[in-house]
Amino acid sequence: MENKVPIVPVVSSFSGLTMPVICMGTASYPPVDAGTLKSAIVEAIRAGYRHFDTAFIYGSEQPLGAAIAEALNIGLIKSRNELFITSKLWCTYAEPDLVIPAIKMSLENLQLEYLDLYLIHWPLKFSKEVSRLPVPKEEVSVIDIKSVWSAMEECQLLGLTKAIGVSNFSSRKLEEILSFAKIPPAVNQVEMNPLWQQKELNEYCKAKGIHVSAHSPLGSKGTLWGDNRIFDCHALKEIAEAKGKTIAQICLRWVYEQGASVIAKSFNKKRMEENLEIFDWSLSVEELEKIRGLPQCKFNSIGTFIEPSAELEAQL
Ligand SMILES: NC(=O)C1=CN([C@@H]2O[C@H](COP(=O)(O)OP(=O)(O)OC[C@H]3O[C@@H](n4cnc5c(N)ncnc54)[C@H](OP(=O)(O)O)[C@@H]3O)[C@@H](O)[C@H]2O)C=CC1
Ligand SMILES: O=C[C@H](O)[C@@H](O)[C@@H](O)[C@H](O)C(=O)O
Repeated sequence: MENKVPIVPVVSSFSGLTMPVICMGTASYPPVDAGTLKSAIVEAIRAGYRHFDTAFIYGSEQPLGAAIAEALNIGLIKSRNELFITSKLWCTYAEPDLVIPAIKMSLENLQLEYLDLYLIHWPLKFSKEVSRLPVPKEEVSVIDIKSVWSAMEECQLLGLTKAIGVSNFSSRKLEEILSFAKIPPAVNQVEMNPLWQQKELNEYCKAKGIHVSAHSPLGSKGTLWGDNRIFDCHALKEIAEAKGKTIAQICLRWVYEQGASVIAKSFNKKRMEENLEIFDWSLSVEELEKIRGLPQCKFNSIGTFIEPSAELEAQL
């Protein structure tokens, strides 16, 4: 099958790496069982997805690995190289000595030799195994970014991943990394959708050559922290109706037109296919203007999984 998803270059990888701009998310809240997850991923590969987003904390690395093995087995793909796999360093391992063991654990879960992209999941470090949610604030501190980034660089130099980046980082934290990085972050994966547009961060990243990947582009409907605000948004509904598209497609197209890539999660075959149909039409200037004026609200923040701490927030 011809793949119609555009690709973007991943700068700062050594190998002319490219990344498909639509990625299938694998986090689900509440979590689904491994068999369901594996089948959904095989279905997504069949539908044309070639980029998958996982993380140690999601528990989805093993089912993703099993799905890749099955896709190879049944001939949906000929080689693992046809896929782009992103995973993330969880906060419990955000210490220089733990980074390489952590990526090796992820690779073992995935049954892969290398990742395409490894991200620091949050600019946070947990002092011990997290025993409860929300994580007590005494167990959380801001990551020592210099030493952890150096270990991330080592992961790339060792060939454990083709590129490295971050997630949920502010421009302030990125500025810090750029001041000492030998390999600059290729990607910053952040929440981004028409109701949380990330205009300034996106402009900052563009200026620095850091690609933005948008997680929760549909407002994380169905998760602990997400809701239906996007699907209930009157202005988005009007644009969708006028264009004969769905609200989801309007959101995903909007993200794409901001120069970012899209990480949407759907385990439903019809919606997986729908979410790929965003490349043969565009939003008009008036529609973009209307979206620009939408009131903003953040869905996913550290407050959803750690105890509130103004002191910590002020350092991020
Ligand atoms: N780096 C980070 O900190 C974070 C990363 N992520 C990553 O991003 C991915 C996506 O973000 P997520 O928060 O899951 O939220 P999304 O914004 O992708 O929303 C997912 C929800 O939207 C539904 N949905 C998907 N497509 C459609 C459609 N066309 N029409 C209507 N409903 C639709 C899904 O249901 P259904 O499956 O039934 O279609 C699901 O309930 C995650 O899976 C994860 O990989 C997410 C949060 C934080
Ligand atoms: O336990 C912690 C939370 O689930 C946290 O992992 C999510 O908010 C998240 O960043 C994600 O990537 O989905």
